[in-house]
Amino acid sequence: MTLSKTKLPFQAEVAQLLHLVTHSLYSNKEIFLRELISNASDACDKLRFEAIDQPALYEDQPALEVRVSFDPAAKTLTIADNGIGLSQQEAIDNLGTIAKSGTKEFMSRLSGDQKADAQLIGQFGVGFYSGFIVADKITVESRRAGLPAEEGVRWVSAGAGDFEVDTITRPQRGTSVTLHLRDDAEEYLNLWKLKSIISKYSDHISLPILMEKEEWKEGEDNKGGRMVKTGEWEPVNQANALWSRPKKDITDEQYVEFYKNISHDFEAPLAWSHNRVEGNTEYTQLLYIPAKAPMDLWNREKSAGVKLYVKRVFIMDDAEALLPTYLRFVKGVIDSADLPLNVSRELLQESRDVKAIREGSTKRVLGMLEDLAKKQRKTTTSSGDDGKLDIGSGESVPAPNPADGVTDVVDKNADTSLAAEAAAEYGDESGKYAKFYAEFGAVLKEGLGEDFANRERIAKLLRFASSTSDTVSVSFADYKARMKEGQEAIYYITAETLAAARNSPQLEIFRKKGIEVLLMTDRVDEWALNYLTEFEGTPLQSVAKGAVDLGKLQDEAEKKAAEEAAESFKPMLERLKEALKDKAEDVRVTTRLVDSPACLVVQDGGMSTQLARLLKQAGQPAPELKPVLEVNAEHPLVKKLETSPHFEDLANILFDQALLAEGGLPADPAAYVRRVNALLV
Ligand SMILES: Nc1ncnc2c1ncn2[C@@H]1O[C@H](COP(=O)(O)OP(=O)(O)OP(=O)(O)O)[C@@H](O)[C@H]1O
Repeated sequence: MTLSKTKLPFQAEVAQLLHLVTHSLYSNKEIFLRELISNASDACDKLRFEAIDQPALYEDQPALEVRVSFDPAAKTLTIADNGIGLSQQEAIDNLGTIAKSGTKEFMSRLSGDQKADAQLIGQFGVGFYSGFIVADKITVESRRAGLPAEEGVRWVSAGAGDFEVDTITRPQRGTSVTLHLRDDAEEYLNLWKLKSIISKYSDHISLPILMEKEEWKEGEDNKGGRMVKTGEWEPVNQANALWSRPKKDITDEQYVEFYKNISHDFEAPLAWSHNRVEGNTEYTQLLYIPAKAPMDLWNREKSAGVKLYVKRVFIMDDAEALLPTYLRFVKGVIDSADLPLNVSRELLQESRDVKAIREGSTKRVLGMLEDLAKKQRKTTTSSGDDGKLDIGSGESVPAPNPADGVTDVVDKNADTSLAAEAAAEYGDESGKYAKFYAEFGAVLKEGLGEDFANRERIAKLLRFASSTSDTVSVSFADYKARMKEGQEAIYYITAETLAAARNSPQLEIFRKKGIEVLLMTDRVDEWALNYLTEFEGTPLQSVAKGAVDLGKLQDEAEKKAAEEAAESFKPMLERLKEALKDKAEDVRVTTRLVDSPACLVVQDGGMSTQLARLLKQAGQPAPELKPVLEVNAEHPLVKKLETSPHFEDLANILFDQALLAEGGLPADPAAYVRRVNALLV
């Protein structure tokens, strides 16, 4: 295809983003170089991958590299690669639009506050467009590998509303991005400056980044000397994949930089773990726990954060088979020594090696979290924690039981199980684990339903608010340690908000008796807890399900009084059942209420009204549930029923109020209002 010079508009979001990039990222402008080198390196990775099946794509240049050069006279800086290149159509598509999921939401969250926006943009990743932080014009020239020289493309834009594309002849494969620097960005026309930025941000890039050597030339006739280019290119980065280097040779800064590079996050990660695993399945893993949740965390289809390499060759981004979905927040790299280079996504799903990697990596991540939870205590008393987990000093960790093909490095790790116990033992108010939990706790809970093998470990990592603790810091183990004598269950309630949970009528008897109840307000709680019926031998019991059974916590006198009340209330119950037969499955007398006249419960094992409501809101089929109405026979309003001439109205009000108290809405709100008003006048 040949294209005559054409002007095209940017997608609206790009134009908006560009405006922001130039205004908000100014204080951190040098990141443009990291982004452009990272794109160049990705392009080389892509070529290497496509060339596995089509070696001809290498043409006569099998050595992949990135060259950075500058021209002080023209005030330009050029980043050139001999990677996969762009076809004309690809240049139009990729450099004029943003194809990322979550773009709309991202745009809508921008506030106009530069600092906050810079943070958001950092998380979103501006990639190529970051060039406009320092350039008032960018020229991209490219030819895709495999296409003839005449099908090159030139893309030019001043970063305003549009860009121009044109056909060029370009013998060399790959892409060169030339930045026409703004006057205030001339500092980048300096070899030392560029070298220092490259070693800061891009040392770990696995291909050589070359710059032209300069040397000092004395001036003639006593005139001052100057640096001149020699025509010889030399690598300015270490050019070996960071994860393949020995741990002892990698500094924390390098780990953090690598994270920022692969995640496009501005913030340092909370923790990382770097290991080489040997045994039946050999691989290197470098996994990070971010400090901040991305915007699309809730999308379970969102791309995973782990890149797959095979023997240092990049294979794919977002390799979802490498970690379970509930760990989709983890970023990092897994480099397998066993998988074939031409492995496809489908093949990954079935591979035994991948299964072993997935199990090993899952355990490693859980181990990191356990360590964070354990360290939580320590870090509140000591300072200077740098986020790095001490993961043992050995270079490589042998698999404990290679015979079963599953390499379990985590259990080899000296203090992992200790960590788990300590994590369960200590509550945490602040610090890294609390930070992690606030961002990702709800996602972690999905693991209860998704990862049966690790359910116990996940359960130990969970934290909740409770009727006696405002912060989300109570673990099941904390709860158990505080259980009353004679208490046989871990009690919890699910509700839409903390306030609704805390004030729920179902809690009254527990409060009266001083029994702690866990308050669960994440949407996922109800679903996740279906998969956790007990914690270390103690059953979990929803206080809004089934008849209240306080077991040994209820004394004989109370039991007797309750039975008598139920007996004498029987005729009234019959009348209530009749009046509410369309709404309530049953009506019974309860001992769980102290101050409220009535509440709704569901049958044991049934879906809670809260979950049914959530499903309905989400447009999913939910069974038509009829809850059980439980009444407090001691309450004046209930006592009044007996003699009231408005029995029918009162009965309905009782039911609808119980529904309101738990965050629901009467089926016929107008009828409810009418009934209340009739009683008020
Ligand atoms: N040097 C290059 N060679 C080939 N294609 C490139 C190059 N630079 C950019 N591209 C193409 O342009 C697209 C957009 O680049 P951009 O940096 O904006 O986003 P990205 O790299 O996809 O995302 P992110 O930077 O957030 O990882 C890339 O996906 C790639 O297809």
